[in-house]
Amino acid sequence: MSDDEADPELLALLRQTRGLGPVSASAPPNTRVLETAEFVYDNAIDVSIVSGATKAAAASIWQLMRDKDISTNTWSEHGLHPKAKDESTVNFIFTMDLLNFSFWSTLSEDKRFQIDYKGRSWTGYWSLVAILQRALEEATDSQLRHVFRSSTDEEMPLLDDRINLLRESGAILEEEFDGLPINVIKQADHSAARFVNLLVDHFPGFRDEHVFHGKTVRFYKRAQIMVADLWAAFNGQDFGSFDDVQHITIFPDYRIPQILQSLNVLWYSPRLETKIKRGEEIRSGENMEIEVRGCSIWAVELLRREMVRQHPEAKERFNAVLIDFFLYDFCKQQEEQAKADGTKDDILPHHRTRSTWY
Ligand SMILES: Nc1nc2c(c(CN[C@H]3C=C[C@H](O)[C@@H]3O)cn2[C@@H]2O[C@H](COP(=O)(O)O)[C@@H](O)[C@H]2O)c(=O)[nH]1
Repeated sequence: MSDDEADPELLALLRQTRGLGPVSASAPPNTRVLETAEFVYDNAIDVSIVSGATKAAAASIWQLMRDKDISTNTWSEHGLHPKAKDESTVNFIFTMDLLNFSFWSTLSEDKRFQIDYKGRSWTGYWSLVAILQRALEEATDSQLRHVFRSSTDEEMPLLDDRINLLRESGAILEEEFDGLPINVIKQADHSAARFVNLLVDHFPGFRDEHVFHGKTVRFYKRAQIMVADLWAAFNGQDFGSFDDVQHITIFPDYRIPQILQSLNVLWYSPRLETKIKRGEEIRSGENMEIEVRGCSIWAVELLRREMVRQHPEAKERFNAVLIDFFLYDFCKQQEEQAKADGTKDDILPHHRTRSTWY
């Protein structure tokens, strides 16, 4: 049967699943990240998911998240995150998630890139948040490198890429959205998936796509974390109001795989584990890296389904975004704890891929 004889709805669905052209109004927007994750998992050889540990993790994570009463409020409770429920926070989050990648360092704690702000030193993700808070105080462009300055000899990783991204994305924002991030939100019309697709379609800096076994795989980590940060910062209201936020997956970076592996939810092949243990870099886009990222997404989807099977109320209460936020913070606490009690060498470090994608 040729296309023009096919039922229009079926044709639209076929076009949508093939990621081609406009879809019919009835088909909900789709980022195709979750189908990517299952494909990567089905074709992975260096990473697999351990079902027993996943069931156990689902039970313990449910308990911990319920005891800590994890919710969207958690986001604003972090000292450095902006509190205002207005456009200034949208602009902050847009800029932050444009640059929210690759903070890891091979240097010791006292030598790694860090930011002095409000009387204390910030590293990793929080160094970026501190920089942006500081930038708002020291606004002029010419001080941009000065604002991003490190208090050690190591400058911020991929600093030139970050400044280029600011310039490139600022120009696109100007041309296509009147310079206002809230216009991207308005065009998304309360769909998280459409918001992600808008960012990916208009801003190359968010197009976190790769080729794996001849197929395009989509992770969209920073586009997804942006819609999640907006949703959490605004408690699902106003600029954070999205009807399909359950469509968003975890954000495959270098922290979620690390915590999933330490919970034995992810299994790494001996050759992959050895590479990570030795601190050898894994190139962005190579199979091992794609497998670590894709299997992390799929593992948390299976863990979330198991959590809901064990506790039906989890379906409404804890989506992949809140599980992700919890896992990230849990990973950081575990790392701080390990540093404090000298057991840092007992946990496998995160994998090292230098990339603007995460
Ligand atoms: N999957 C996931 N990745 C996250 C975050 C966050 C922070 N989100 C805050 C907002 C709400 C939560 O409660 C968090 O407190 C940063 N990252 C990523 O990790 C890396 C930085 O790591 P390190 O160098 O150790 O700081 C880097 O790729 C960064 O993009 C998250 O939540 N989920």
